[in-house]
Amino acid sequence: MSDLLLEDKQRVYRELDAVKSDFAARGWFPGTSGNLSMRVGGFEPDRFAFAVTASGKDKAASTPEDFLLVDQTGKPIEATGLKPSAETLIHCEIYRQTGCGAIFHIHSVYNSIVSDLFWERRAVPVEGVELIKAFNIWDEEAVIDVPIVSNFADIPRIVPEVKERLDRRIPGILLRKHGIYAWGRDAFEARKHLEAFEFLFEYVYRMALLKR
Ligand SMILES: CSC[C@@H](O)[C@@H](O)C(=O)COP(=O)(O)O
Ligand SMILES: [Zn+2]
Repeated sequence: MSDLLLEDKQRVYRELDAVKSDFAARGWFPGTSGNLSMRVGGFEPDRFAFAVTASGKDKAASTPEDFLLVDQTGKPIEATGLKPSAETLIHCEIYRQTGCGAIFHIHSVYNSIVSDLFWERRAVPVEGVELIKAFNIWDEEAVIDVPIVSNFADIPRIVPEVKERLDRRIPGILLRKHGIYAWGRDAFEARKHLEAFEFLFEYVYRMALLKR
């Protein structure tokens, strides 16, 4: 491993560890769910690598075995006994499609409910709520649709749907009755987007109840 990659790996692991502790404190990783990743530098544009959470870990704990480096196909690029997140292939596809720098996945009650409530239209509509601006969409009374894809147990089957449904304007995609993937150019932006999505999903859920 080059010195440059090693330095970047250490920086990225530190950043991911801080995000992980913060999200765990918010209750965003129930039952070991969720996964995080961040791109590491030093690769050509057509090849890339990223750090991803190891599968099945207690994400509230901080240990030396929380992350590993994988390539653009999701395979480890260093000798390790750790298994990358079971959902690594979804991260690979999102990096390929968007060129983003960080991807965060969490399960919450609100994102799970709205992903099922609006399953028939395959997207959650959000209308005119101020926090849409967190996605760099500045139109007054903007209306957005957050795409929802199937939650197949076989992760490779989800990947083509992510490819087809991903909307470059919207930095997130829902898996039905499962959770959200949110991304950004770096950890700061991915976290900002995720917080905005979770706010908007709670808003949509509560508004749907009020309107019943
Ligand atoms: C423990 S239930 C959640 C998992 O099935 C999965 O959806 C998830 O988010 C975490 O998987 P992981 O392999 O630890 O990254
Ligand atoms: Zn998940």
